[in-house]
Amino acid sequence: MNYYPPCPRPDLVMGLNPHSDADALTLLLQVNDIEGLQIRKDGMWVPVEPLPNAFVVNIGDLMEMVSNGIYRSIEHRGTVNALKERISVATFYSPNMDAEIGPAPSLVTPDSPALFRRISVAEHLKGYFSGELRGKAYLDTMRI
Ligand SMILES: O=C(O)CCC(=O)C(=O)O
Ligand SMILES: [Fe+2]
Repeated sequence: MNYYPPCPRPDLVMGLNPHSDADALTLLLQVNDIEGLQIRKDGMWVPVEPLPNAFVVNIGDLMEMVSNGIYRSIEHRGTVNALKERISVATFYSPNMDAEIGPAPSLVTPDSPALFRRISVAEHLKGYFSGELRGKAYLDTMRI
C-alpha cells in the first residue's frame, strides 16, 4: 500500500521515484480518485487518470525478460497533490522464488537472439531491492 500525504510544494518533491516494477505483472488500485500515477511514454510523463473500481495493469521487468523484449515494462512514478492525500494498493505477481527466468526458448532464434541473461527470481529481486529506484536502470543490468 502506498500513502502519499499532501504537500504544499508538489513541484519540489517526488512521491515515488521513476521505476519499472521488478515483477512480471502488477495490478494497481488507485483507491481514492486522486491523480498521481504517471507513466513515461515517448519520453513524456503521462497521467493515468483513476477510474472507479478499475485496476491498472502494469507490465514488469520479469515479463520483459521472459518475452525477450516483446512486452516492455512500463516506467512510472508517483507524484503528490498539494491539498489531498493519495492512496494506492499494488499487488505484484512473480514466478516462484526458486524459478530461473530468462527469455523463453521459443522466442530465441538466430534472428532474435536472447536479450537478457538467465537469473533466479530470488537473485533478480535481491538485486532490484538493493539499489535505488532509477527508471529502468536495473533491468538494463540484465541485458546481454
Ligand atoms: O501509487 C501509485 O500509483 C504507483 C505505485 C507503484 O508504482 C508501486 O507501488 O510500485
Ligand atoms: Fe511501481
